[in-house]
Order: sequence, then C-alpha cells, then structure tokens
Amino acid sequence: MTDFIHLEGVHKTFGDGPRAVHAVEDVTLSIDRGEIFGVIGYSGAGKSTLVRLINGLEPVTTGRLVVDGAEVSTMGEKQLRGVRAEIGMVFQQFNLFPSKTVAENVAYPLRVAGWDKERRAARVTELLEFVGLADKANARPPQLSGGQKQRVGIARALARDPKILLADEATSALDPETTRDVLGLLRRVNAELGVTIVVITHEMDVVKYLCNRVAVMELGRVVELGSVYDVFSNPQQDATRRFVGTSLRDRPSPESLRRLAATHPGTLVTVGIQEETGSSTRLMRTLAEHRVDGAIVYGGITEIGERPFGSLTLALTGEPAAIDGALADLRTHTTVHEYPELAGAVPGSPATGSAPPSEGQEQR
Ligand SMILES: Nc1ncnc2c1ncn2[C@@H]1O[C@H](COP(=O)(O)OP(=O)(O)OP(=O)(O)O)[C@@H](O)[C@H]1O
Repeated sequence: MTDFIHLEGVHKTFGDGPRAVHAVEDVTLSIDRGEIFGVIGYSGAGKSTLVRLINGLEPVTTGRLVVDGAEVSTMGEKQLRGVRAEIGMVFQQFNLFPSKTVAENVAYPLRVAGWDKERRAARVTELLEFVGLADKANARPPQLSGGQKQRVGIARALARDPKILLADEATSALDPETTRDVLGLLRRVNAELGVTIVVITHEMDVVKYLCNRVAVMELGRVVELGSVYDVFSNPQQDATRRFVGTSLRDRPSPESLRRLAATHPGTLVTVGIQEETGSSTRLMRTLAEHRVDGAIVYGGITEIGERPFGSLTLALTGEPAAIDGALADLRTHTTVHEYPELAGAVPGSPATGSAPPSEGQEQR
C-alpha cells in the first residue's frame, strides 16, 4: 500500500474578508491505494468540499494535494480534466438522466470520451452485469427503485475504469435494507476491481460496515483519524462520541438515566466494551472478584470488522468500598463513565459507590 491521495495542510476558503467561509481548514491526511476510506461529519463539516478538492472540481486555497503522484494543487484546468477522468463519482440523488435508458445513462461518459458505439455497448453490458442490472438495460430511471438507481449510478461511475471512486452520501436517500445492498456492491467494487473508495457520510453504520479507516470532520477540520475500530471504540471528541451513540446506544439520555436510576437500585455506571482488555467476560470477572453485583440495564455490543465493540450500563450493588475498588480496577483496562449528576437527584440511586445507601434503596 502506498500514499495514493495525500493532503497536506489543505485549506479551502470561499469568499474573503470577514464573510469568508473556511470550509476546509488545515487538513492533512493520506489515503492508501486500495483502501476504503470514510469521511464522517455532520452537515456543514466540509465533507463535500473535501471531495470536490480531491476530484479537482474546486481549487485548493492553500496547501498540497497529490492524487496518484500528480500534484493537483498546482494544476491548470486542462490537466485537472485528466485527473477527473480517473475518478468516478456517486451521488446521493443519483444524478441520472430520467429520459435516457439505463444503458444510455451508463454509456454517457463513454460517449463524452469518444468511444465508438460497439465498444460502448460491450462495456455497458459488462458493467450492468457487474452491478446486477443486465435485465434493466432498456428501463428508464423512473421505473427503478432507489437501490437500482444507485446501481446504475455506480455502473456509470465505473464506466471509464477509474482508480478512485468518491461516494458522496451514496446511500443517504435509501432505506436500511437497500443501503446494505449498495454497500455490498461498493465492497465488491473495491475487492474485485481494486478501486480505492472514499466514502463521505453522516451515517456511522456506513463507516462501520464499509471502511478500513475514517476521518471525523467538524467545522472544516479533521478532529479524529485512524482505523475505524480505534476511532469508534475509543472516541476522543464529542462529535465522534455522538456518531458512536447513533449506531449503538452508547450512554442513556438524561431522561433514560433518571428512569433507570428510579427503577434500579445501586450505582449506575457505563463501561466500554472492546476486544480483549475491555471484554464483557473480563468485566463480569472483575465485578465478581470485588463481590459486586452488576445488573445490565442499558447498552449493547456490536462488531466493527469482526471485533466486538459497545458499551454496557450497569446498576452496581454491594459494599460502597467494594464498588469503588471494582471501578478503579475496571478503569485500568477500559473506560468507565459515572453519573455524579444523579447524586441525591433520584431517591434510591446513589451516583457513586461511596455514597451512603438512601432510604429508597433500603426499601427495595
Ligand atoms: N461554493 C460555496 N460557496 C460558499 N460557501 C460554501 C460553498 N460550498 C460549501 N460552502 C460552505 O462550506 C461549508 C462546508 O460545506 P460542505 O458542503 O463541504 O459540508 P458537508 O459536510 O458536505 O455538509 P452537507 O452534508 O450538508 O453537504 C458550509 O458552511 C458551506 O455553507
């Protein structure tokens, strides 16, 4: 694997003066040949701008951008056209011609590139077979489902055999089942055709299913970057934590927390579950060693790239000193979140192990 797409201190500013919009600020990252790289962020984070820089649709304001050995940041329009030919784009709204047939839509970039009719037809057949739409060649987009439209979009993006595919919210308009389907196709594009894929999304599940590495963007900046497992199993930034929370019920909301505290005696804590050091087996063993009981009241465990990942909220009961000891022990190998805001707020649920049992708790 080599640095295939490289950005170094890249800025993109729209306008100038006090009204300037800093859409991308000081972004440095490298994407390897053959990987599926995710860029996740909320609306306005700068994801689409980043994609438009990579495919040369927008010039970089300052910084260095290299794509497949070519210094895009210093290129003129004519050279940029050459770069764009090597990059396929897939869009949220598919961007198909509604009055053209599926075959004509897929053939369009080949027509523009001057391919003759016979060669075009052979390539279109090949592409429609690859995306599983050989029987829809003569249908028109309005007759297709959302998932089928996106398959056409992917076939069209692959027409000129690009080295890179940029997927900008490619599944955001689709239902969960169709999303899985399209993501499965993107995986095949990567594995079978060796295409490097950059996925722009605001959906954690897309990154979790598809990507090797991820950059989390907020206000134009990359705030976290690393393997999907590392970034999401140990989030450092609030934005990342919020994404983790959308995929997995990470921590209870304040309302749930109050309800849980009212219905479960004991000390509420949320413990991170990760591979090995933070496994649920180790969690239960630690509690047993300290003679602390832990009722699981919230959370769950899922997988990222076949590795376990999640969080469990437990109501711990036992001697206050034993609970403190268990939490200290757990903290040496995983994350432990306590809820000091519950102290005294809800009868029957001291927030920390060392708080004295309240009246409510004694009644249970
Ligand atoms: N051509 C432009 N002119 C001025 N401002 C722009 C332009 N394009 C983007 N912006 C601004 O740059 C910021 C980043 O926008 P961008 O579209 O890259 O974010 P995003 O993360 O892709 O969000 P979304 O998912 O909503 O598209 C926003 O504040 C946006 O208004």
